Amino acid sequence: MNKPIIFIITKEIDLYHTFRDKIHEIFGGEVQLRSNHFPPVDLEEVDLILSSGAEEIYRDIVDTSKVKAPLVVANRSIDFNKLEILFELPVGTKCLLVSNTKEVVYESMSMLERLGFDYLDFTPYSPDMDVIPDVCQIDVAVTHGLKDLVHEGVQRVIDLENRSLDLSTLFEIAKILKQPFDQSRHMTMDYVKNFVRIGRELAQSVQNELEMNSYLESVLDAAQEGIIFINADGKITVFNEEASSILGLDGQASLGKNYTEVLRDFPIEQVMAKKEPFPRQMIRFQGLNILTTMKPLLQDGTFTGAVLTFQDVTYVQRMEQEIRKKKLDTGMTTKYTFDDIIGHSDLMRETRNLAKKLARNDYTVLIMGESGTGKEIFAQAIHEHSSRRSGPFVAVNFAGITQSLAESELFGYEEGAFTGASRGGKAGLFELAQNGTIFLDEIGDAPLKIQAAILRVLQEKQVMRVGGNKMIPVNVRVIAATNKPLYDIIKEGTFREDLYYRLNQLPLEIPPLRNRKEDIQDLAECFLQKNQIHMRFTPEVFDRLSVYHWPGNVRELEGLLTYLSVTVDGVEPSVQNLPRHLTIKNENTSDVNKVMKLLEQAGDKRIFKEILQCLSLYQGGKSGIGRVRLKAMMDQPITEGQLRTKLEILKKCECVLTGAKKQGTSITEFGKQVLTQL
Ligand SMILES: Nc1ncnc2c1ncn2[C@@H]1O[C@H](COP(=O)(O)OP(=O)(O)OP(=O)(O)O)[C@@H](O)[C@H]1O
Repeated sequence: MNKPIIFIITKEIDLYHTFRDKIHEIFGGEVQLRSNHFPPVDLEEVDLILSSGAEEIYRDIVDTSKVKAPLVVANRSIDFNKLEILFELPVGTKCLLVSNTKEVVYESMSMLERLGFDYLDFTPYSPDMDVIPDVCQIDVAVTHGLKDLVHEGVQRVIDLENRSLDLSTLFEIAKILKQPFDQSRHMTMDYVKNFVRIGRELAQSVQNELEMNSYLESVLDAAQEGIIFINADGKITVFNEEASSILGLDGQASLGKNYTEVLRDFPIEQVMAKKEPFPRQMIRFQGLNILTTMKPLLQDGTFTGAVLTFQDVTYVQRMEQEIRKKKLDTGMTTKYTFDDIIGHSDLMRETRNLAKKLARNDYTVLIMGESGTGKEIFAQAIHEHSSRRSGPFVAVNFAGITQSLAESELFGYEEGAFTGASRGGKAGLFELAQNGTIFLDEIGDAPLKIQAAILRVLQEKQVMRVGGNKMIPVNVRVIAATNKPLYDIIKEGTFREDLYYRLNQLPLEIPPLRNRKEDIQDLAECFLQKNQIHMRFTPEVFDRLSVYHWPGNVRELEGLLTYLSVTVDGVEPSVQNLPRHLTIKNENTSDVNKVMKLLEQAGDKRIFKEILQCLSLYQGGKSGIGRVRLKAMMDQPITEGQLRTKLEILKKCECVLTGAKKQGTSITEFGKQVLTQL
């Protein structure tokens, strides 16, 4: 018996292939196939016509008068594997459904809607329709194997591929051709299998979502901040444990309630109405100080609610204390802020203001000033005033440090780098100062090799431990200090010029105490108070202190106060209680102005001037000049006795030196300074 012939009519050849494959799968080699895509076809011999569309389609393609065979219009199934892509589209996605005829596209649309995709917004399109859709309004085009018909402007295309023949059509073909339909059981199984798989996947994804939700819940509950989420309708949907504990409210009971019922004191309205963030601010909630931030949440530009995060400020303060304590434990902390830097003189005010400006950025600061002027406390205050304040402040002093010690201290070392190196190696000070500030004190004393290494760190922002082979990135601000004029030591060849320029990005000069004598009283009072020393100074004592030249600056002043607190009985030290160098030796000498005043009080200034002039003229000689000779050199009349007295005064003021025996009198450097003012 001849095998029955099926004539398959489709518009596209691809669809013919889809049908052909299905028929072969079901009927194997028991049927023969013909196609309108492979003419000629002898219609007389055809046993069944299978058309992909309604009669009109097939009438266009074949001469119906010659057709005797029965016609089956294919019902088309859908491939569930392909449908999964549609599950990913969000609700309301605008889909252009594209097919080759109006009938097919409407039929596809109705099938997709029946399958449950009615939450997608479908616009049907086929070339035989009059209306051309506006592709700007379309998110995605969906088609069954007809990608070529999709408009160019559509960004995304989902091809569900050609729909194959459904079970009822295959069954009808089997019936007409009297073919056994053994595969039907397998096919139904396949359909059911697909449903089972999709169902299982859905269950799994629900399970995943549940797991994810519970995971997120634990994360939110572990957070150290109160977190509340309010949806677009104003309902509270998240209320973490910390929020409950800070606000003293039952979080679970608050869920689902409107925020106006629960969180009256929070200015949430602003975020909900204006959909604008509410910057970090302190608010009062039932007697608590709450630091809060509120932000609107937008998903694909749609407002979905607001999230509130907040902290009880007492907690924040506690944290800050903890950090401070930790820093204290490691010794990497600061004691001083700008408020602790005493002195209301103009010079000090200017210096403090400048230092505050320098603190605000990350450039290297070079602090210059005599010993004891307060360079280190300025460095600490700059750190405390900078954005690095919660990071460490690590100080290293180069005075008298050897090269190898400086190297291992600054950069650390790896285990076994040298004899005596600790097991496991050791981090260097640059590493320890990570995210903070390193203070390189007395940088002028740093050995040359260390200077080169510091320059490298400043440029490359990474260090290598001694004996190590990998670079460690460091984020550290450098503040260096020196009491030596670096430029002089550059000339001597003991300081690198390139390092000087690298350090000197922001120079800061701390004035010596002798140039800001107004600060002495402030400093003295502050020091006495800090050390609970009950002592007050008479104007005479202050007078003495203000003419002294303070080579040791504030440190020397502190030392003096300690000395007086130990040696003086009673609370009011007199001038006699001051150490000798403050009274006798330097009496009124170091301050030119003071000496000028003194000379004025001691008689005619012009005589002092002429004496000093004569002495300076005679300066060329090896020894001093005798009184007789000096008197002879002078134009102004003066007795020997008067000259002796004047010389005594000048000597007390350290303007002249007189030899013990017969060396005569000579002018001092200070005397020359005084002479310029006379
Ligand atoms: N303006 C100030 N207010 C309060 N205390 C000060 C002030 N200036 C200096 N001191 C005190 O003087 C002492 C010396 O200060 P500091 O160590 O900062 O000086 P320094 O310039 O770094 O000295 P050196 O160059 O010797 O290292 C410290 O005890 C500091 O507290």
